[in-house]
Amino acid sequence: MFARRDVAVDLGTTNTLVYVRGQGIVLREPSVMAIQQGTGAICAVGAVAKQMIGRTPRDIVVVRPIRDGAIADLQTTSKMIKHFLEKALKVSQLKRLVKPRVIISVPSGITAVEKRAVENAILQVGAKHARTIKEPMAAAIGASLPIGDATGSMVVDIGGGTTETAVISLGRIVTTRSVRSGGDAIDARIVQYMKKVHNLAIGEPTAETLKLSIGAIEADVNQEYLNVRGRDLVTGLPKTLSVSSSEIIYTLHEAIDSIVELVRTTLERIPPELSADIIERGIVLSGGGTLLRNLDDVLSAKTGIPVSIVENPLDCVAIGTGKVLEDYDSSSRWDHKLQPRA
Ligand SMILES: Nc1ncnc2c1ncn2[C@@H]1O[C@H](COP(=O)(O)OP(=O)(O)OP(=O)(O)O)[C@@H](O)[C@H]1O
Repeated sequence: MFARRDVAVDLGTTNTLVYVRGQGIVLREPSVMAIQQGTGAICAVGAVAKQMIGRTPRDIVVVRPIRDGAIADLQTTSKMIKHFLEKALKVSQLKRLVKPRVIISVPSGITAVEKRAVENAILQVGAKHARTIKEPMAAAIGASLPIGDATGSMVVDIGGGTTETAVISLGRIVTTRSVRSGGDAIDARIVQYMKKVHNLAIGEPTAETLKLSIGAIEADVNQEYLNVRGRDLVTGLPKTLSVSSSEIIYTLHEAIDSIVELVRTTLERIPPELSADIIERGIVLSGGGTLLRNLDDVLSAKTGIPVSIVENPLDCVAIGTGKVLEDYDSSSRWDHKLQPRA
């Protein structure tokens, strides 16, 4: 039996994942492209393009076509989607016989115009149908939460460009909130801190390395250090500096405050019975940003609600979108009524 060439896409600000029906996730790549200025020719896409950030000659620009959860550059986004879909179909060894049906996850705060732009981008690259699912709903399905039950489930998805919350009951999103800020904003804060306090210019990839290696929301017992290289803003020369985890923690306290505030405003907007369900069942975190050390404990302490992290935070939205894809024919209105597969 041959699997239909249907495809689910988690088009993230930082990472794009492609799930092929019957096969699972077949591609994970950074949402980055390197483009030749003037001609517009594509020099590199995905992981190779990400490695070029801050290292290109003048005639090549490295771009992230999706910024803060919104499509900043539709033309480049279409090219990137085309590249990833073709690569995914090659990896999954499916022949280009039938046009695929595509489900794509989008931020819940997306406007109708942006949603149409995403669907058009998918259709432009040769899809037969393009449909969208909201990211928090996909995350809830990916986490196997009982979204069809008459009980409240709460998801917080912290991605690269957006942080989104949703309370779901009876297969529908009861309320959702989002801010266009996530892991990338944390990297930008680290860049600013290094400039202000150490007079050291570092690039976003170095800031991300600091965050991934020694970043945390609250201090652990053991202080950690990492040597970083940058440009001394006083002498103009390259310089290596040892940075401590407490410095990174200092730069991040506002990030946790904004997540706590988002959770609070979400909970304020739901009926008391659902609040009671969430206090009992807890909040589920997904997205790469939730991997920041101690974030779950601090969020739990600040809200008084149990918090847990899904098994695969970086894959959860793609897994959920993929589950909907596997049920494609029976789930024509997944934004509203969805029964997750067991
Ligand atoms: N171990 C980690 N600790 C802290 N942050 C991490 C870790 N691993 C990944 N991240 C961060 O997670 C973010 C990417 O997460 P994810 O892939 O879920 O985002 P996305 O889906 O592309 O973004 P969005 O949902 O905003 O469109 C990046 O900012 C990355 O730096």
